[in-house]
Amino acid sequence: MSGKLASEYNSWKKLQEIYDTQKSQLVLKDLFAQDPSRFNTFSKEYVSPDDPSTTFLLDYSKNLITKPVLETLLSLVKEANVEGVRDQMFAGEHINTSEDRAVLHVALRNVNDDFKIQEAGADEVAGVLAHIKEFSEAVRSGEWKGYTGKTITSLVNIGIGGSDLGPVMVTEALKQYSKRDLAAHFVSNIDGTHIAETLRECDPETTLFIIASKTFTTQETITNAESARDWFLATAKDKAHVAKHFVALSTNTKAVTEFGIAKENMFQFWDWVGGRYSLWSAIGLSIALYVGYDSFEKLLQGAHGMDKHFKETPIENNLPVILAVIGIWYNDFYGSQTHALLPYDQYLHKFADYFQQGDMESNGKSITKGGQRVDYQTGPIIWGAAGTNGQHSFYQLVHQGTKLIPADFIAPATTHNPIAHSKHHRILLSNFFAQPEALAFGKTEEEVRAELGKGASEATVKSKVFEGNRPSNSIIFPLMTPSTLGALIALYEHKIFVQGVIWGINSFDQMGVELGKVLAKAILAQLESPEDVKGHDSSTTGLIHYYQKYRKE
Ligand SMILES: O=P(O)(O)OC[C@H]1O[C@@H](O)[C@@H](O)[C@@H](O)[C@@H]1O
Repeated sequence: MSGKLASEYNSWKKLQEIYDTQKSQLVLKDLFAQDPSRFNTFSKEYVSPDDPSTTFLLDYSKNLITKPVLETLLSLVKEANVEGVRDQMFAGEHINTSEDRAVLHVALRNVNDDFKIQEAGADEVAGVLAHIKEFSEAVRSGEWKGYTGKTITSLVNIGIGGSDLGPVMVTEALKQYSKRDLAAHFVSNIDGTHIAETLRECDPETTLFIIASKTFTTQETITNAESARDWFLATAKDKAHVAKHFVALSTNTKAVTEFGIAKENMFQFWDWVGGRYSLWSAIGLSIALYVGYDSFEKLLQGAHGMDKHFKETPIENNLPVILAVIGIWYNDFYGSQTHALLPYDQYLHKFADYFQQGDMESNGKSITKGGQRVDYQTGPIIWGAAGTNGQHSFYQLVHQGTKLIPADFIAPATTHNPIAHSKHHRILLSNFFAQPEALAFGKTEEEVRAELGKGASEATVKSKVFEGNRPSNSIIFPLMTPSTLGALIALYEHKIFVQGVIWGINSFDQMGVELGKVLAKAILAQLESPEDVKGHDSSTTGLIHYYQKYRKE
């Protein structure tokens, strides 16, 4: 950390100057016309250093950049000492300064021991992985039995935030690798509807509950877990049976034991695993159970390859760095407020949801590590949807609205479901190729006029013009596999890291989630009767009073 605001860097000032003076020249149509090798210049193929079959192409040529712009963006990386902080992270230094913690999700997937990490607990990773392997294999093979001797057929992961979103996203993405005889359910919301509807699909004799909570104090998770235990015991009766149906993923041994889960059914992790970076840890147990340990291991290997790439590749060829600085260009100079993640892969339909937490909880900060208020924008709003669905809903705004929305298009070249001789997939991909092209190059007034002929009104002509010059990245990979998914997730994790370092913020705490929790606790104690409702503004008081008119119990 340099202790400076990003806006104080010389390269930041230079970028502002470039933006102010050259913005009108940064027109994709012209840039492509001027340079026939633009695609070669601004695209890179990633090949995992560990496994050549884990590969993808990143095309960033449809961005509003030139070589000098990119060079200046990269000099920002140097000035902010991103490489130094990166190396501190890999070495286990406590870069999460507000909580005085290391940030070591890379240690969870350090499969070949390539990184020498000293932090306490890093030497226990292999043991926990062995525990996950043993347990997941016992459940999947049917060796692990429920209290009446039946095989487990339903998993219910109870967790929220980082203890839910990663497993949800990955189990969806790798569905093709599941045995299909084990159903995976995820309960996160405190709304009783979530657990009630889930339990309707489960049988207490064949259900395994995975209570996933780093702290094991999260109100939603503990309340849901208690209700799940009540539901289970209503049939099983004997508390001794809990051991066959409840396991815990946590750093808090004491709270887990108090809940009644046996120590041998607890899968440990460590305070240096951030919730939103925890799918690689014991939090990934539901993934290993659902897709098998081998696939889980490949996911880790895929991420590890990207870790090595990030750690060892010079910044001009470093893919997370490139994505990060391009994002900063739009976020901080073009004034883009959002960034869309648009996977053309149904298996990735939770990808944007996952990185809403990954990115927004990491970089949604306005105070630097040194305690200063930033005078620039930090983390973007992340959103998106899978496949062509978005085209029939929000793409109108992306193409012709008043906002500049940088987007990442992500797609597999081949599909696990080549039905109708891959006809579906070809149509899907034709859209994946067409959308970035349409966004970048648009449609001119002349083209519209030629198309409509003389009789068309001016308003109709104008409404059919696509201004174009809307930027995007495209990522294409051979097939959605565990290792490719691992690499893609790690790519975005490190992108978020680089941006956080440049903005000077701590990407690894989440103070902003606390205030609402505290207020909710105070209000919970006041819900009984109108006389109890004290200390609020008139709006909050009015809302609670309205609720009290209808509350039943
Ligand atoms: O895993 P636990 O401790 O239940 O936390 C679950 C989630 O809680 C939220 O408040 C956030 O802090 C998230 O980062 C975290 O993933």
